[in-house]
Amino acid sequence: MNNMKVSTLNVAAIGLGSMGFGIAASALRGGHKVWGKDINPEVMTRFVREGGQSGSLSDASLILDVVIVAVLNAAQTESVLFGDQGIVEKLQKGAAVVSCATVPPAFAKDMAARCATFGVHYLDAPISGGSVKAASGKLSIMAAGTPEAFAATQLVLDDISEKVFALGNEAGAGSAMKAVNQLLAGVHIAVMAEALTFGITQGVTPEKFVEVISKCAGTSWMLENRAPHIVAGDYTPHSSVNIWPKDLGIVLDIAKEVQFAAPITTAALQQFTAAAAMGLGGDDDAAVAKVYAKNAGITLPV
Ligand SMILES: NC(=O)C1=CN([C@@H]2O[C@H](COP(=O)(O)OP(=O)(O)OC[C@H]3O[C@@H](n4cnc5c(N)ncnc54)[C@H](O)[C@@H]3O)[C@@H](O)[C@H]2O)C=CC1
Ligand SMILES: O=C(O)C(=O)[C@@H](O)CO
Repeated sequence: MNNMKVSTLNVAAIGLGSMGFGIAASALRGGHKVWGKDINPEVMTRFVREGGQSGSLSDASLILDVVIVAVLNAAQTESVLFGDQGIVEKLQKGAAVVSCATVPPAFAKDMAARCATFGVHYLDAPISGGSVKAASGKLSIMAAGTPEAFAATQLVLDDISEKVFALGNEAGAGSAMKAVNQLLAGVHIAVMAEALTFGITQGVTPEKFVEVISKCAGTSWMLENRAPHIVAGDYTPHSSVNIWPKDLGIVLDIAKEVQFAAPITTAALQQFTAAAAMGLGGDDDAAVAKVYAKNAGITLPV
């Protein structure tokens, strides 16, 4: 790290989607100089309007302290770290990667080991809280890595999160905890959609469902966060349907490795897979309700 003693750092944020944009904007508000990178030119324009930098991360004069990666999945993460234009080999020894995408624990371990060969710290740092908490710098982070990785990233973590759970010295432990969260989160979204559409068959409107159930024992964070999207008929993706075959796939893959049966997760995955097959993969994950609506012949708000 080039500036251990100063309170602002040179930060790169790669992947400026639903989560990465808010994370990068929160780091900017923390006073850091932040270079954004995304393959989507529209988000780059928006990021520069927020005060972010758009220059090349390959510029030899650019000395980055921290690189936050918030792309979609493991393949994209590996590509931005070690692909043709991979960032890791361009970093100075002591710089750190904060890896936020939801990935398998073994992948996180492997990335940490490969970063270490370049003298680069790797924080396994999957996130929770959705796009709203990303934008307000209030994420929960399930982090694991060496003490040096935590120390190198502390200032940035402070600006992007409400709570950092330090889950151990070895990368992979953060991603394992995130898989546990995703099991619940995916099941909760699917079961919210099941209950909301079941309600319609019983004369309970989606509006009344949200009003009443959000104050009763059947509620969940996901119900309160996603059911309003169905009421509004607004499927602008804050978290897309396509995230779930990935995340519940991770859960089921690692469960299989230890012969753990997860039948409720399997059922939820089927519903997200059906939603993707209906062409809804890019829509907000609340669109899983459309699978139930189609099967039951009921109409959702538009
Ligand atoms: N959306 C949500 O509510 C949450 C998402 N997550 C996880 O966070 C990660 C990011 O999710 P989202 O922001 O929703 O995804 P997203 O699809 O909205 O954003 C990913 C961004 O990465 C960019 N990208 C892809 N390849 C790239 C490359 N080679 N170089 C630069 N940019 C590249 C895409 O253009 C896109 O803007 C995922 O792993 C997701 O599972 C975790 C918690 C909540
Ligand atoms: O916030 C989380 O935790 C989530 O994983 C979701 O919002 C799903 O993308």
